[in-house]
Amino acid sequence: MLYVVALGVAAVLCYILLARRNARLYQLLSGQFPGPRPFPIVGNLLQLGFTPDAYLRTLLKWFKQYNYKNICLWAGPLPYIMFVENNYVEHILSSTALTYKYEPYNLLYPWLGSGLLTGNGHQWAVRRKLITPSFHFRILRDFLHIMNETSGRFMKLLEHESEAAQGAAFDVQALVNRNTIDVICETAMGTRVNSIEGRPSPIVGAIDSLCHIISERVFSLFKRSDSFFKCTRLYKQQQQALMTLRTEFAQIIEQRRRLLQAASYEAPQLDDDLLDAKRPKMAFLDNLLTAEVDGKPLTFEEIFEEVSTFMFEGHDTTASAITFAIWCLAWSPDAQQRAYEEQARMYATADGRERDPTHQELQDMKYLDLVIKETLRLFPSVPFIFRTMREATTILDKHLPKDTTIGLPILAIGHCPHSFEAPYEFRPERFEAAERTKANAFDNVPFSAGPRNCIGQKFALLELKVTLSKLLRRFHILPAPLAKQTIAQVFDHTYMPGPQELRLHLPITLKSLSGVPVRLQRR
Ligand code: HEM
Repeated sequence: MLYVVALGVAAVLCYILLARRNARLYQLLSGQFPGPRPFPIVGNLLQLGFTPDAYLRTLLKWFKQYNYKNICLWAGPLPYIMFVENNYVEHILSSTALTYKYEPYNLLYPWLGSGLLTGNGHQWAVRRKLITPSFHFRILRDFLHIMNETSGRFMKLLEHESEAAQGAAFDVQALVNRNTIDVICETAMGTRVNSIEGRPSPIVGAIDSLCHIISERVFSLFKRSDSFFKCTRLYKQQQQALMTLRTEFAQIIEQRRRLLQAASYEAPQLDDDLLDAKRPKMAFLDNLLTAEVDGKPLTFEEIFEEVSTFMFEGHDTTASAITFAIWCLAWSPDAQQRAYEEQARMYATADGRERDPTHQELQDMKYLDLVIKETLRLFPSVPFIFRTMREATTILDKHLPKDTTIGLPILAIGHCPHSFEAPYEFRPERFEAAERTKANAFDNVPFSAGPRNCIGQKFALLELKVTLSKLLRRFHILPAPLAKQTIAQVFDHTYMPGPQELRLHLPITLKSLSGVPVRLQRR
């Protein structure tokens, strides 16, 4: 009995302390940042809605309602300051001091540990230096081989699906994911999983499961807490998925280590001719296996974290970008025609439609570049990023207490009507050089910028261009017949999507809950 009373008193005391702390914090922040009024304990979580697509729509409503000014939102007792205004975005992303990540990346720790995406401090800087050579131009050329081969298989899959659909619309989102999974498994680990051919892979299943679990936790007041989460069935699923990945990766790492040690195989040097057909293709894993930090090789744990980071960050993001580019092209026939004409000019010979693009040709696809930029402005694969202030910090004229989490809503930044005229029109031409000189470099940051920018940007752009180039040459991309939704309606919180229309949500990266249906017609 005494025990219960003591527990009750402790709970009341904790509540009073938390409420007082929050009242002080609220006073300090609400004076500087507008935003929807939070409720005690739950903050703004209940106002966000109760379905994954409602969360995103409500967030977008708030950015519009506050005229794309910086705002403060409360995830339970935690304030999130969302910086949308250009000069603040520039200040934060350019800073070498504001690079620390904690909330909500901590949800990824059990999986990605201190890998490059989630790591911090000295360890992050050492790893970034170590991994940067993996994206050297010559290695990307080697990866281009893999991307070309994979996209060829992907085109066959699309042909098969469009024939099976007999002119009706079908969902490309899940299919594109199979393409990018195959690319990342082979480039990151040197392993073919043949997901395009529909072969079930334990690795793919485990990654899917982990992405799903993390997205369930992000907006849940209770599941975010580790103690509560550990009592749920999701935790068991997470442990199982992690165990699968560890077992599978351990085998792959061992095989690769043996291959590297074999007399016939020399560890890849950047000066080698990497296109030598006899040599096994360079994988990102090879760099990790041959690397040393302070004279010691990386441990299994360190290699596991980095390979996991690349497997996750390197396929989900590109899948989202390719999928939404296909959707945008379907709904923008003029842009599609210009993009096709560029391809037709470059591949005018008889074998042109099927031929693999070379690295130089990909660099020359200037209009396709604009299409990709415009797609990522409207549908950034990573719609929100965050930083945590390790000490009281002043950002231009804003004063933030220690431990504040700040968010950069890449999605809202790219939709801002103060930066982009008619932001909900798909106009690749707006990124042509002459137009851009007027605009600020930080008004569209799909790959982030500054010291913690996306290390895989060039890799991603190669993959996007290879896939879209082949797709444009082979197919007319047409919208789903029942869909009537405009881009503005995709992002409008009052619009209820109908059949074959997009219902965006945020399972970490941007996706559509209802799939992304389009029609493909052979050219
Ligand atoms: C269209 C595709 C992609 C987009 C839009 C994208 C976007 C981003 C963004 C916005 C960040 C910053 C994240 C943050 O600050 O929390 C980031 C970081 C990162 N990206 Fe990408 N990414 C893409 C593709 C890739 C690919 C293909 C890879 C690897 C093969 C990759 C690996 C990484 C890594 C490791 C980081 C962390 C870098 C660091 O903090 O040092 N990304 N990416």
